[in-house]
Amino acid sequence: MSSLEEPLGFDKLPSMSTIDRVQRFSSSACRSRADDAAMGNCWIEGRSCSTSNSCNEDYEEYTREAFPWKRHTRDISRGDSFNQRTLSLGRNHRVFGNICDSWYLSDQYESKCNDKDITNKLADAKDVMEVVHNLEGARLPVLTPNLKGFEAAIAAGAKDIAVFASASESFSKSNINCSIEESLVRYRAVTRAAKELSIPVRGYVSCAIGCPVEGAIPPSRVAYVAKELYNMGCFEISLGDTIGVGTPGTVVPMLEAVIAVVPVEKLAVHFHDTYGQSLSNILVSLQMGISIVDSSIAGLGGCPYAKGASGNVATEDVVYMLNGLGVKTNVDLAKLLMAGDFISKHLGRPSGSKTAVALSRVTADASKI
Ligand SMILES: CC(C)(COP(=O)([O-])OP(=O)([O-])OC[C@H]1O[C@@H](n2cnc3c(N)ncnc32)[C@H](O)[C@@H]1OP(=O)([O-])[O-])[C@@H](O)C(=O)NCCC(=O)NCCSC(=O)C[C@@](C)(O)CC(=O)[O-]
Repeated sequence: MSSLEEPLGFDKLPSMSTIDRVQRFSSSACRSRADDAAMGNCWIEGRSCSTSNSCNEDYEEYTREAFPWKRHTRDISRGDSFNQRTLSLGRNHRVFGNICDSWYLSDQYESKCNDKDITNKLADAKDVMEVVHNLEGARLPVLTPNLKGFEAAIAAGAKDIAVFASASESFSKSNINCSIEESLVRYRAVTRAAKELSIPVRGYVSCAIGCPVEGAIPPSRVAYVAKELYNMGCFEISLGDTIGVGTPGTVVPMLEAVIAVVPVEKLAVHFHDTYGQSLSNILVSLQMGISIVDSSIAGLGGCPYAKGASGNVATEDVVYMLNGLGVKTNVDLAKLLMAGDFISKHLGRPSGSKTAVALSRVTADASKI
């Protein structure tokens, strides 16, 4: 097995030398809800209300909306008292989170996939494009490693493209068989060609925290690659913790370095959940002003060149957390659960979403009442 295929050893995990930075950061980020209310500054779904009383009513109404299944479970995600420590996402934090699902399903698509053959046939990217390319309202960036892949994607009907460089030389070599610099040369050709066709290009930086071979990746290198992708014309840069080793202690310095060179509103975070750290990493990213989160339904995904790394953080878990924070996503969690259940059944594997597993139990228990 190549070293890229061995599960990560503890000796390779990125160091946690930034704990003080996180303490400084988080001390200003969390205020008790009482403080918030006292300051007449109570955020529920971006609405500020004048006094803690009206917040109470709003809060009750909000939780009924956001947690329809609440009647079966005591709401523990936000606590039911105002001295509950709340996370302040900052006064002007965009209370609208954008979710970029790395595995796309919707009810229209689901109806097409009821036919077993189509589901089985989704192995080839061209076939996937055939089924999904005209899904209304969906943006479906197609990963292309070079100009040849770009041309094939356009020929298959792609309207959004994604290029993926790495902050690790080793991963760049194993994943796209070239150095970081060579990949940037390739992607400048792709972004030029895309610009001529007015095709938007999303950029990914893989191994933004750690690499199976090189261990911790310097934030300055992540910032360099992100800046190069942004300067060549990528409309958004997704920072990928490809092997899922990141913690808030390593995510904060990486984001600080990247935000210094790329506008924060152009950045997305992309966490694989190998060590179960994704939601805390997303939380600290939100606090730093990030509002675009990559995830995948039922926690699907993973990268063939990062063996041992699990799929992305489950979309259902991200939406559940954002609902609990009062961050609007306009994602229908009930439909999301259906989509996750559908694809998990088709793939014959349990969902990687804790929210989906928990709610399926709650719903099952409720149906017995
Ligand atoms: C980039 C290559 C092709 C270089 O592979 P290579 O072997 O260096 O390519 P080559 O230029 O030497 O060509 C070899 C053959 O491949 C053909 N070829 C050349 N390019 C293409 C193409 N685009 N599509 C189809 N065929 C292609 C080319 O035409 C030639 O065919 P031949 O002449 O021998 O018949 C290969 O390394 C590759 O496909 N890499 C991509 C692997 C991959 O899909 N990785 C997972 C992506 S997801 C990810 O990276 C993580 C991310 C983005 O999700 C975020 C995160 O979590 O970090």
